[in-house]
Amino acid sequence: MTAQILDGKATAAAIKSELTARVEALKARGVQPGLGTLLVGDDVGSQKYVAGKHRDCAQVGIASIQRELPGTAGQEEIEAVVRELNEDPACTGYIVQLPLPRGVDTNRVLELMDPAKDADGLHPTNLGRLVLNEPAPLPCTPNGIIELLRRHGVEINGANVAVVGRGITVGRSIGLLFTRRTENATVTLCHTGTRDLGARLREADIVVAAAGSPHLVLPEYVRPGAAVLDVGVSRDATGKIVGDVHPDVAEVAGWLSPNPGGVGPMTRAMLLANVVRAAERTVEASGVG
Ligand SMILES: Nc1nc2c(c(=O)[nH]1)N[C@@H](CN(C=O)c1ccc(C(=O)N[C@@H](CCC(=O)O)C(=O)O)cc1)CN2
Repeated sequence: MTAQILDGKATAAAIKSELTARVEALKARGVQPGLGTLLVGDDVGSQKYVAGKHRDCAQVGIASIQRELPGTAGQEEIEAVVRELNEDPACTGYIVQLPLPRGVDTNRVLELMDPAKDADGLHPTNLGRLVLNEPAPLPCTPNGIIELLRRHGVEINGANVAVVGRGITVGRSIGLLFTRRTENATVTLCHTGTRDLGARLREADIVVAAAGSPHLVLPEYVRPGAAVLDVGVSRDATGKIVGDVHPDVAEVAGWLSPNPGGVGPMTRAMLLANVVRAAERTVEASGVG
């Protein structure tokens, strides 16, 4: 068997063209969505991701607000920029690029954000709303994964999902999305403390590998026909991306997201979707136009 490709690049392009139309409609009602980013330090990967987010904004008509601080910036300096973005009316939503430098209290920074401007869906209030099944911006990578599966016709209803990794941006929240009544899946969250990872993964119809551990998911861990999403990003000595999924998994899986070209572009598309949705909510709440 050779897996069918879960093409994140093409799917994100389709979503971006849908969003372009929604941004046009907002502009016609006098509302200009604007995405802010705060990047701290000079990590090349983070710089690349933030640049990509602003390129996407230009494509769909969202305004860009870019803030950068050196890696030596302390908690106070970072929090001052967060307060500034909270107050800036041109910035309708924003993100703080993660990870923040060592020594910075990330949770304190995230908690200081205005939840109404949280474009990443990572503010505790918004994660709480997700738990309570209330409307909230959804975490971008988890939402992108579900959208990618949905748009490729992969059955989620009733599926056994195994997630590997318990990080802030994916593993911690993805189970909340997969277990909503609309998705109706059963989720096992695996991590470095999981005994016999292979046994857990072999039970899964859908595997989400987000551990950041190169080629952790081996072909013998995958049930034939399963959908496998490769989220982890490590780099080899030449700087090339190495995912969490061993290349031979393509011979066993029914569906496979490439890395690059899979979940990454979907993460960016879902960020834009959160910004557009937040602006639409403002219009609906105020009855503008
Ligand atoms: N505040 C946040 N920080 C981080 C998040 C996040 O969702 N919010 N996720 C990751 C990084 N990330 C988004 O910020 C991200 C990662 C990868 C991509 C992407 O499009 N990757 C390309 C490959 C790019 C390359 O060649 O390096 C792909 O997969 O095709 C976009 C966004 C951690 N931080």
